[in-house]
Amino acid sequence: MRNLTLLTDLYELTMMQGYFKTDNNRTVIFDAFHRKNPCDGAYAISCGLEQVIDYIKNLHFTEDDIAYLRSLSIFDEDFLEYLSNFHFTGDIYAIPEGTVIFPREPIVKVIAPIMEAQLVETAILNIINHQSLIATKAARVCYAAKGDGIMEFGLRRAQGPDAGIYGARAAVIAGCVGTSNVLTGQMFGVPVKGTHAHSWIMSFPDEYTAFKTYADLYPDACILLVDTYDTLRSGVPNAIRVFKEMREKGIDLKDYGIRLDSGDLAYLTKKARKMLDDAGFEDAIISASSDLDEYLIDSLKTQGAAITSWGVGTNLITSKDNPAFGGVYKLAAVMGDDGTFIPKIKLSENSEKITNPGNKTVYRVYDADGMIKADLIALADETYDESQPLLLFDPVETWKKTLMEPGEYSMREIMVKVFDKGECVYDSPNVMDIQKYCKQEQATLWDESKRLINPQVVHVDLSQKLYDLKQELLHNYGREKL
Ligand SMILES: Nc1ncnc2c1ncn2[C@@H]1O[C@H](COP(=O)(O)OP(=O)(O)OP(=O)(O)O)[C@@H](O)[C@H]1O
Ligand SMILES: O=P(O)(O)OC[C@H]1O[C@H](OP(=O)(O)OP(=O)(O)O)[C@H](O)[C@@H]1O
Ligand SMILES: O=C(O)c1cccnc1
Repeated sequence: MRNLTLLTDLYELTMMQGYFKTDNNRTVIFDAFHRKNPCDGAYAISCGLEQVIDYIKNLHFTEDDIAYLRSLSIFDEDFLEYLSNFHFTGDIYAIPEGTVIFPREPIVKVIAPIMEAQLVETAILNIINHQSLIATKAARVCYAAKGDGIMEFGLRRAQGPDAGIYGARAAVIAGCVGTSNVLTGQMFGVPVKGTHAHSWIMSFPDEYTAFKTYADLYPDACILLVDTYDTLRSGVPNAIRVFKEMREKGIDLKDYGIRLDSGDLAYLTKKARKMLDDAGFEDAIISASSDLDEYLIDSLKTQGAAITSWGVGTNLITSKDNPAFGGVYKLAAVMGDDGTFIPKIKLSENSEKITNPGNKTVYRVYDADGMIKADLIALADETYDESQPLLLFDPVETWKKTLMEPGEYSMREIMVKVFDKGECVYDSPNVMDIQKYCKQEQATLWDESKRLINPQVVHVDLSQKLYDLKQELLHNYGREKL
């Protein structure tokens, strides 16, 4: 396990020293949440919790870390001494990986002495922001492919090794059938898949010999790249010749077909499909790659492209059109002298940016068909009884109300406890199990909320108690010290 303890912004450490020097190590609550879904979508996919857990478990300052901090001439010896014995002692709650999430709901909630809670801000955001971004992008790409397999091919264009490794993990969680990234395969037990490059074809004297040699070596996974010279006049005919020879040799062709990586993918794949079908290879896979994203896949589907498998690299692994998730980490409460939490609020000219105060949790509200109706951010000590009516109201346009009668709805608290007094109390599922869960999660979203452009927003409401608390703090602002 890597030691990422110094993976923090300097200001976390200078604030930490400030809390230490002023003897102010009160227990606080911080929420990590996002304000806007990537790509103007109506949802996001939470991802990265396993890496947050590993980070917290392994949080300690080594002698080298202390020596480096000493060399900065910012930190006093008494504080460095404290750091050398540091470990995390707090509680953490989180929304499990693969869950559909919406803006403003806490994805991770840290309850800890402020020196600890402040230190972990940067790494938690770094991990959750990256993986949730790529998982959300991958969910959109998979949605556009309408059940066809998406292979994640982005490692070579990811922003460095970590983005490649954990981006591929997130992509598989959100629905990709596999990745070309072998290290991700080894680390997380996810399927690794691939075809071959143009260099393979170009290294042989002719295309046919290249295909035949590949087919002899890999008869059970034989996808031939047909666009190196002339897709319809040489690539596809040569591939058909090789498939015929394989069949004549008695090879049972299963995972076989062609890949196109350039040209008009709709036109060429339709032509190639006809050529393959006419030659008796109706089950041959037609795979396509070439700067694809969810919008191009959607367009190619509309054009009737005969593509059954998609390789998606750059635009997915970098989330190129929306390169940041924008998750933030905000203080929600500070423990008072009497041992109870004092809710805190961050004001803003922009009402969207006013934070939700207090110790909170998140409930998902489903309709009678098990589809998501809305989410409800509530105070952590609130309880709900499904045998009672449930009144949901918009926290801004409060006159917009929905009363749900018993039987018309069900509820599920989506935050779980991950650390209890510094001890991890949560077992991260393996990635393929998270993928299954994520698929079920996406199935609870209406198509109207999954569509790529102008999707229907899913409401995130506040409980009456949380709404009242927020109003009280807002009204007190200016009248007394908050
Ligand atoms: N039918 C289509 N409709 C919309 N976009 C398409 C269609 N066919 C291909 N594209 C996309 O158009 C872009 C074409 O890229 P580009 O201009 O680089 O050419 P190319 O065909 O990939 O050629 P080369 O790799 O030889 O440079 C790619 O993003 C590809 O996915
Ligand atoms: O287009 P992307 O979505 O990023 O998908 C990955 C791309 O990477 C490869 O091309 P590259 O030119 O790197 O290698 P090649 O010579 O094997 O085609 C592959 O052929 C895809 O085009
Ligand atoms: O296996 C492939 O076809 C592949 C792998 C990485 C990038 N592009 C394609």
